[in-house]
Amino acid sequence: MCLYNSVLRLFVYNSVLRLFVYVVVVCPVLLSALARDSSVVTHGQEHYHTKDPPCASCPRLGRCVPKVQCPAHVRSRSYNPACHLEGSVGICCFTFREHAAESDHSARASTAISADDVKASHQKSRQTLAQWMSIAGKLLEHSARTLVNRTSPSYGHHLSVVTHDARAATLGQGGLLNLFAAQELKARQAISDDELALGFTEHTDGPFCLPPPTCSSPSRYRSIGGECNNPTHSTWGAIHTGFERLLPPDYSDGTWAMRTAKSGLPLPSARRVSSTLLLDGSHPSSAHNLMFMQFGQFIAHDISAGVVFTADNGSAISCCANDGEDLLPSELQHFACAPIEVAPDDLFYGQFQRKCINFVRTQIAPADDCSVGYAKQMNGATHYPDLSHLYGSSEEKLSSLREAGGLLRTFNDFGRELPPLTERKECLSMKEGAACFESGDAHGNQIISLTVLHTIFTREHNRVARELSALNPGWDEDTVFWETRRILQAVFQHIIYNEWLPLLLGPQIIKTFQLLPSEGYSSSYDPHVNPSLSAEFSAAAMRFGHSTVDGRLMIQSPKMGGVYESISIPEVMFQPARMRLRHFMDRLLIGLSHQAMQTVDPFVTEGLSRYMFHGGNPYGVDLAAINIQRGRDHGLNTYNQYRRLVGLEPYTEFQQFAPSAAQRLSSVYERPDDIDLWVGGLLEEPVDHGILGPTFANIIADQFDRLKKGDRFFYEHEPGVNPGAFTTVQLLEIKKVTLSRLICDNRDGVELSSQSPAAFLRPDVPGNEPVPCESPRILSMDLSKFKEN
Ligand code: HEM
Ligand SMILES: [Ca+2]
Repeated sequence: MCLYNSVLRLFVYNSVLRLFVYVVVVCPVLLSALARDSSVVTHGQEHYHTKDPPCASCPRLGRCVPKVQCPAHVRSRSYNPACHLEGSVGICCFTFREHAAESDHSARASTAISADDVKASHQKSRQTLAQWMSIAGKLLEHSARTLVNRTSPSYGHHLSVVTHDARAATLGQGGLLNLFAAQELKARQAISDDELALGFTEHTDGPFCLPPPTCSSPSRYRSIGGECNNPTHSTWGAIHTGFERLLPPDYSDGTWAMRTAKSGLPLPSARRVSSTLLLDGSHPSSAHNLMFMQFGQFIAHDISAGVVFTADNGSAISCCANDGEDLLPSELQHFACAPIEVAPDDLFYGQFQRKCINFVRTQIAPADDCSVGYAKQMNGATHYPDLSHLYGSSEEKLSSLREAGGLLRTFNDFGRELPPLTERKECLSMKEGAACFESGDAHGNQIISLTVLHTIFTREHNRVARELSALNPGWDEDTVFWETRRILQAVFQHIIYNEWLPLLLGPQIIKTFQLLPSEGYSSSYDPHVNPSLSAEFSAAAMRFGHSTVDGRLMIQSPKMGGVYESISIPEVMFQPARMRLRHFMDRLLIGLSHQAMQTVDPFVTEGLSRYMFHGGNPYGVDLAAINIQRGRDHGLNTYNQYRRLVGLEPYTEFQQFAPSAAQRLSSVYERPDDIDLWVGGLLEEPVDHGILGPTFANIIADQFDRLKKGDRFFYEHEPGVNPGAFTTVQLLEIKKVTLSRLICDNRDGVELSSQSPAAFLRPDVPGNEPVPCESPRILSMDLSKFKEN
């Protein structure tokens, strides 16, 4: 009894002391938080367990942020009390978007690397690059075996990703040089694994250093390549810079080698994962239409385009023998090869005796401060949503797309404005009548429904430019062009933040990350925020869209009384010749509005996972396998690590997944800790009133938050910070625009005369019945507000 009393007293004493420390030290402003018991907070289907009730505000220097924005919290010794955040629970963060605290940084500075080690690493790095390049150059002597044949399905893949140009190639070699230097420093034990992983190498200059761009006086217009957006970090978000990371990478050598299973054994082949887990199956969304999917790809192409290694002459590297009959022998494989192995008993490819799917790794971007470190992959697009895929990301490309009068060049097809025709080299079909179209990014022909959006935006540019020109007769053609571009970029951003993201992420996440447009100007610009895409966003989360694609496009004709044509999607990949048929574009637009999007789940149409880019072949390439392999190529961490990052419990047993997935997962992966991010993300149930599960939703919300806060030219940012700010009156006009207005104003008008007000919802959603294009329910912007006084 006595013992019992003293234990009880000790317990009470400890609890009081803990509460005292907590209230006074950890969580100084507790206010109403204690009144509510929030020790378990429900979020969608999941539970966050926090030991203590959330603070109403954070201790000194701490900021309350969503967990995904404070990677330090997943480190074991990290101290991050929970806090209230816009109706949800965040954490007090002291490192903010950094993996390591200030104290860690200063500890690192005291163990500087010796000049001898640095010198030796530079020397070794140059030797290694010369060797690699020489071997790669020799492969061209066997070009019949080492380059991809134009008739192979892999050629369509090459057309989708390649952005070969001289600048990217030079920078890519610079990226390799600095990577080799990091590898050498690691081998000499001049830097530890931890230092590498946490990015403590920033004061270690590598052998390659690119002079920073010169940013002249503040321009009213965004630069073409995205440079100089942030005057202090002039390359942030620019073309050919690296994808950043939310978590340290998982490379098996800590620098670039693709990850292995936790046991040290090889991971299951990406094709095996795809063919076991990502089956075909139709699950139409009850509300969203295919336009939602299509606009998602249009956004993705603006901001994300991994630059894949090419042969010295710019051709596509082949890592497979005889178009996939086998792997190429290792002596003929380029250093960037990571072919996907296909088992002989593969249910699909086995029929055609295919044992290999071509896969070439993404180039490495040198860091902007010349530092060495683990590999970061190169983005061939400007990271900002700035319509770089419409206007191009270089001066040369832009001038090839421009026309007199501030217009974009078009092809006048019997009175219909289409994007300019290209040489047929961008087409998979070489048939008579084949036509492919120019775009700013060279893959606007990837699927015909994407070409339609390129056409709408090209026409909108010319529509606005003509009107601005008439309103402002004193403007020269350059002013007309740049002003029009500025307006279109704003309109595009508005549609993303006002219409697309809220449906994707659901109301709670939109609120937590404050992603909705403001009433007037936004004062959210933060010069410390790096807007660059995260590898996790680009190589996994944003690829959720591949699950939303339907294997067929339904071409609808009201005049012909319903579905007029049903097209299997591989037939219209890099084959957009139907765009030249007078009725086609209107009918496809009606189809995209009426046809259901597929839900986000572990189902992917065979049009992408078996027949993509098949051309004349009975088989194509598997996009699901490619996504998984790309995640490993980019060093993405495992799914469980990102669950931790966003505040969810990791899975310890396969049985914790839904029964349908558990068995399949355990038949391919050794343990839950091996699951690839893209696969795990697709298996999650969507958040409330959203389309995605919580892991992808958080990664995407973080990205669009940074694309807003870290973009000085964001359309809503106020004149104090934004050199291209609109007047309040103009901003009001821009905020009237919806995708439905763009469709109505730029349709052919042959068959499309009415449109649902909410362009991403099906017309059978109550309140979204089509209205005539002239209806005031589809607001227009009044361009007279852009007349200069
Ligand atoms: C409509 C049919 C589509 C096709 C045929 C297609 C095809 C492809 C291909 C071939 C790649 C390159 C894969 C690689 O090598 O890593 C890719 C990448 C990607 N796709 Fe799709 N895709 C489609 C739709 C979508 C949609 C709807 C979205 C998003 C909502 C999307 C988002 C992405 C993203 C973010 C990437 C990575 C881009 C990069 O950084 O390289 N795609 N897609
Ligand atoms: Ca861009």
